[in-house]
Amino acid sequence: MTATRIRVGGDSPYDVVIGTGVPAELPTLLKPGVRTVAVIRPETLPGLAGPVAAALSEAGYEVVDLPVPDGEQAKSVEVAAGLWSALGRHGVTRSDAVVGVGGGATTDLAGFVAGTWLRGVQVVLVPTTLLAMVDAAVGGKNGIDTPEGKNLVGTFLPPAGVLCELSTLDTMPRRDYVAGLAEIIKGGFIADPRILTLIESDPEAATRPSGPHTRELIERKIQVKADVVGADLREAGLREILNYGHTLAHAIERDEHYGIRHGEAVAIGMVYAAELSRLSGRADLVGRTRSILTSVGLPISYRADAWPRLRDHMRLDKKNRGAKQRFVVLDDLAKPGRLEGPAEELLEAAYKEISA
Ligand SMILES: NC(=O)c1ccc[n+]([C@@H]2O[C@H](COP(=O)([O-])OP(=O)(O)OC[C@H]3O[C@@H](n4cnc5c(N)ncnc54)[C@H](O)[C@@H]3O)[C@@H](O)[C@H]2O)c1
Ligand SMILES: O=C(O)C(=O)C[C@@H](O)[C@H](O)[C@H](O)COP(=O)(O)O
Ligand SMILES: [Zn+2]
Repeated sequence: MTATRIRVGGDSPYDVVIGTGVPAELPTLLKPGVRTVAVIRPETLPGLAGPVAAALSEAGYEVVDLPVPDGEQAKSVEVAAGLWSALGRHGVTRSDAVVGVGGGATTDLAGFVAGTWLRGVQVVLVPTTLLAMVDAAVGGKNGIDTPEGKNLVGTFLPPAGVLCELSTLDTMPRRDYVAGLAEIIKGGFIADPRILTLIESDPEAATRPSGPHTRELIERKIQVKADVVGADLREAGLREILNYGHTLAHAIERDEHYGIRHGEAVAIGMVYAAELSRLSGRADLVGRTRSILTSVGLPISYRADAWPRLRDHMRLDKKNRGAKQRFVVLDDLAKPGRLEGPAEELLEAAYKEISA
């Protein structure tokens, strides 16, 4: 099947290439003058890192292999500092490149290290999970976690390109694949309701990489993200809509010490955001939200006793301005709005609706 290219606009436009056999295109994405390419990939992940390194070596680049811990534990200042040292030891200069191969945690880390090394070197991302293809690797937002919370340190660095090798999805554990569906469903609620109807038509098929609508779902969600970040890379306003469900989600991830999948936390966070929308007199999409998430096996509730801690964690959300807590809500389907400075009673009432 031929590759699809989705253009992400803005000051530094780039392509997201979706298909099979796409790692071969990697050398064509690098700007002229590159000598060394540092490949950051999870140490435990077999698969794509090999073909990526091979494609680079065959094209004549010096490849530096930089394995990192798997998953969210890699998004730490200690791991980033280890990578900065390695880039220094290998003499990676401003005309060289970083390539990140892996799930969203790895692409976030690779983007952050590329964005901070020498104040920014080019990065190409090769996402290997559904979530990273449809969300994390696209859009130039990267980051690491600190003890105070999720993604609190990071940069905006548009990649030079993103390569989505669809065959790599076949090896994904089901739980991680389904977690990626949460971000696709988010895209349906904030911008593209056709995503919702495709999933609702056959939820079981949506949980399989071989499902009849998989490619359309992936391309539609990437298009949603491309449209938004192409217009507002640095989250001056519009880009906040991509954070739908994330205010509570990030608090839950921290509460779970990152033992819950990001997509699972986003699923619960979307039910909370839907409740906030309903209880503040906006759209009532609670039933549809619960139903579509449940149909693919995503969680929709969280522990009642966690509220005081979650409330506290949400105070460090990046959308807040001073003491004013801000949420993305839905004025209507595909019409996101903002809830600014909500009463504490409203926040707690919405949580009561989703707690178990
Ligand atoms: N920067 C952004 O815009 C953005 C957007 C969404 C999410 N994120 C971040 O992305 C991260 C979540 O990403 P994720 O869900 O990909 O998690 P992840 O990176 O932790 O990967 C999940 C698991 O899947 C494994 N894996 C990866 N590819 C595989 C494959 N092809 N086959 C088998 N196993 C594979 C990984 O090794 C890992 O154990 C979070 O840190 C989240 O904050 C960032
Ligand atoms: O790209 C964005 O912007 C998003 O908000 C997408 C989210 O899915 C993603 O999880 C992002 O990393 C959250 O960003 P943050 O600024 O809230 O840390
Ligand atoms: Zn997310």
